[in-house]
Amino acid sequence: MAEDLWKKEYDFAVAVARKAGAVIREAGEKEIKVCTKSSTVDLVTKTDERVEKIIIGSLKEEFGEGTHCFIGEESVAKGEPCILTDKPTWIIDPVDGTTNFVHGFPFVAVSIAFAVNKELEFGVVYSCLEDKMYKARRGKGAFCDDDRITVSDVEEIKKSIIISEHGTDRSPEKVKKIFSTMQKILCIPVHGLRGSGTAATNMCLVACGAVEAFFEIGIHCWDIAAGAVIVKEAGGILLDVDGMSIRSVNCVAINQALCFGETPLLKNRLCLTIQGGPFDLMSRRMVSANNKKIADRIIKEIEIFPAERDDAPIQKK
Ligand SMILES: O=P(O)(O)O[C@@H]1[C@H](O)[C@@H](O)[C@H](O)[C@@H](O)[C@@H]1O
Ligand SMILES: [Mg+2]
Repeated sequence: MAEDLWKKEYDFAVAVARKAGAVIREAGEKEIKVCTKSSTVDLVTKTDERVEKIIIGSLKEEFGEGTHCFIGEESVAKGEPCILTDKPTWIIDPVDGTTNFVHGFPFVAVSIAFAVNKELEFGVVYSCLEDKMYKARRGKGAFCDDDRITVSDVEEIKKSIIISEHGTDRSPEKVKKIFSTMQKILCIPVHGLRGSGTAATNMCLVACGAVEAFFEIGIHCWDIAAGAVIVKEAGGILLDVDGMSIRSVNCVAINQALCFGETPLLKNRLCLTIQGGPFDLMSRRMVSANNKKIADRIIKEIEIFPAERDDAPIQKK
């Protein structure tokens, strides 16, 4: 019988995600709920680091030191490289929705993905305060616990709920673009805009059909790697918001744009439209949706701002 490749790693990832979720819940009970919120911010960093150490330690113990590579949010924050090679690689966000965790806002996820030859083989997202285990293996469907999940069949944008996040950056120029995008999408109009506070959970909500699309600029590979497999295996689509295509060329407008920079008037005359490109795990931009029609419609409204790629060379300080 053909070997069920990576089944052992997948099953172990589900078990480790559940173990990590229990540690997060316990930290919430013992360290956060008993304190005033203002005194718990530092604890969060310790919890994130502690949970990532438990996950990576368990994986190394089970599969051996040096067998696999690791990209973990906390490890990268400490200077570990964030480069996806052909080697079997775990991509881990130990506590997605860290800010939620501090505030006791009930969406906190453990996100564990596994890639080989730069292809995502499986993803596990454990929403640990809801006790919901979302999981998917490449080519084998997506599940929430033992139930098969599929994306919504809604095609009309006006019947859609779109989910997104404003991230942690509060620089005025980024906040302006983020909220201008959200305003344009809301006023298409759509049925509603939501945000759970964790990208991994948002993508699982796309996968189970609760919302039609999730997008975010500035997101990291560890936030979305597992959710990407789950959305795709639930029948959804993943795109990068990769830039402009000029629908019709207006030479005068191009010259003016080159001289004066792009203005709203010029943008219309230049008929610039943003197109979706192939999903790029490291690009810091992503749209996940139930179908291309919905994805393309919201991509048109997204105002991109620069975000350094996750796999950009580490600048020597
Ligand atoms: O709250 P944290 O975890 O620090 O950051 C959040 C999540 O990591 C991410 O998934 C979400 O999409 C992002 O906007 C938010 O900052
Ligand atoms: Mg995260």
